[in-house]
Amino acid sequence: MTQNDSLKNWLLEPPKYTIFRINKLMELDIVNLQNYLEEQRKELNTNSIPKYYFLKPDCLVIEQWPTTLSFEKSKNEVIVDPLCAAAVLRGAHVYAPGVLGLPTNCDINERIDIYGSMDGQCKRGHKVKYDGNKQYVGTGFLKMLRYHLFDKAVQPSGIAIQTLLPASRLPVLNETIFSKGQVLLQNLPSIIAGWVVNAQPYEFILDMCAAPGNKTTHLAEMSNNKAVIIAIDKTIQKCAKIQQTCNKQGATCVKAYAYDSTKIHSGDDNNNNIMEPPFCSNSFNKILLDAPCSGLGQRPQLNNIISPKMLQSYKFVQRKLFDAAVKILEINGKLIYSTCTVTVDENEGMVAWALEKFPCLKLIPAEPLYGGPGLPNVGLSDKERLMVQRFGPEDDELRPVEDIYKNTIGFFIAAFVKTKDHNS
Ligand SMILES: C[S@@+](CC[C@H](N)C(=O)[O-])C[C@H]1O[C@@H](n2cnc3c(N)ncnc32)[C@H](O)[C@@H]1O
Repeated sequence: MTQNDSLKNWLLEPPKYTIFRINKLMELDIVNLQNYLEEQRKELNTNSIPKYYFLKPDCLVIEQWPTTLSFEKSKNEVIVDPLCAAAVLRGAHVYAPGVLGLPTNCDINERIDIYGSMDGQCKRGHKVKYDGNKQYVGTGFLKMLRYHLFDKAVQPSGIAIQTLLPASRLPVLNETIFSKGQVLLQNLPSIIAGWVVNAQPYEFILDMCAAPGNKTTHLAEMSNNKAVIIAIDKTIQKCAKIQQTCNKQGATCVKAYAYDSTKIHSGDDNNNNIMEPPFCSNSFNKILLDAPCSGLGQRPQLNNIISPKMLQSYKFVQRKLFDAAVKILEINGKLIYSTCTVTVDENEGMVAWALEKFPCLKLIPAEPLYGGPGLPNVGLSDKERLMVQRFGPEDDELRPVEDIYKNTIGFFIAAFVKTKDHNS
């Protein structure tokens, strides 16, 4: 198998663990999880609940149901779109807009097998058994019939199938089992990006591409709401989403602005307004650039429809954002760059480009280092490869990776320090 094939296969599978980021600003009702899993255990008629544990105080890991669990094939099948199929594999219910096909002879509450349409050929409203390319993703209980889903007069919403057991055997979990704001379903490398920033009280931190605010709130929480965090995204709607996430999680030290971060450096260094964009040179102690990217690290990836032209385009906006970040980062300040993709251009390629373009930047270890090293032979020395974190299927003897950090989404993190003024 080539490296490319092994990456493709890895991307088709969901992560093996479900992760909740715990909001340390609130008390956690962990007993809710125990009770919820107990209820599920009874319904699944099995002996034990999945193992769960804290990887760190702000990171709760839940494992899969035992391999012995299985169900007989159900009488009927529902066909869902690839995005919905991917969500089911990660432990979600089926929401009405994701349903493409359902037979006419179904009854409410019957158990029904869930299939993802993999060929894009299944049309909404499909009535009979689908014979195209489909993948089994789980089984559940039917909560809506055809007329709820496909009648012209309805805008379908709500749970159409209550998932009982995904094919991945991940537990069906969502944030609603806890009180509002206590937890957030978040991919492990995204949480690690927050740990790398390591926000401390009284630091002045910029989150350049912040919506929906999942990392912003993490930074606020880890500083105990004592850092000053400026969160930017490009539209008012995205900015409102950041504010909403902050309100939900009690993050009170965040100021969100709608702004184009490629233009966030003010040409006027006498501008004394430090709280609003654009910012003058050398303003921030730390900057998180969680860049817009091709998103090819999402797992499982059941429909990849990104065009080669689109794929090529990301590095240009990433470079512009990076350039602005370097200017407004203070000397000795730390810049953390992250993406949720697997392409070299957007990851190791960006690091190599930045080190060449900005003599004021020094690569530093993106600690804590849990992911693998950067890929070899793409512009980074072994020493540099060891300083970054790549989350992917690769095995590299430079740094072995524990299963939990391997069986997650594709992601990349690099950290830099600005050692001198960017003009010098
Ligand atoms: C990977 S997402 C950020 C996710 C976010 N950091 C989180 O953890 O919740 C990238 C974000 O960059 C934003 N973005 C893209 N171009 C931008 C620009 N020029 N200025 C500011 N934000 C931008 C997108 O709107 C998108 O919300």
